[in-house]
Amino acid sequence: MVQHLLVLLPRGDAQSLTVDWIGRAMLHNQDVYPDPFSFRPERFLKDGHIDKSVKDPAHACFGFGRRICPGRYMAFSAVWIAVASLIAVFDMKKAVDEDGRPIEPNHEYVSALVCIPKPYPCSITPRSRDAERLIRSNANVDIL
Ligand code: HEM
Repeated sequence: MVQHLLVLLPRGDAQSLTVDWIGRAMLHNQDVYPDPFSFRPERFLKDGHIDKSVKDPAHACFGFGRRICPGRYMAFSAVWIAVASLIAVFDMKKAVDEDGRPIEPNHEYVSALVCIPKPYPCSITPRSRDAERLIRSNANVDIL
């Protein structure tokens, strides 16, 4: 189906936009990813390991064929390094209300060129004094 659409389309921006749209539709196919609009990273896990029976989103998120994103390896590495660095030094938890009960994130998104979560309360603190020293030595930020 996708291949047939691509053959019919002229090359250029229109095709590139359509390819992005097809990729988005594929990544929200509820037969492949049930409840596709919910943030459920555990959908990719089974018994604590990657579940290989769940299709890897990389099959569609970078486009296809000769116009496939040439920055995909850099993108993967950059996201990996960013997430690993944050997890290494910060403890990230749900915020708590005045009674100490965890506040569930609302899982609402701003729909724009890139889909990002709407602001929600959370607790992000350095994991240790050493982690705090490392963070302060690398960034000019105030940690409350
Ligand atoms: C998570 C990050 C990224 C995503 C999801 C992404 C996704 C995409 C998609 C869907 C396309 C269209 C492919 C097509 O038309 O079939 C594309 C094209 C492109 N991307 Fe990325 N990309 C990302 C990061 C990057 C980075 C880091 C670079 C460069 C350092 C980059 C450079 C390009 C270029 C130059 C094209 C045009 C390729 C062409 O038309 O021949 N992208 N990207």
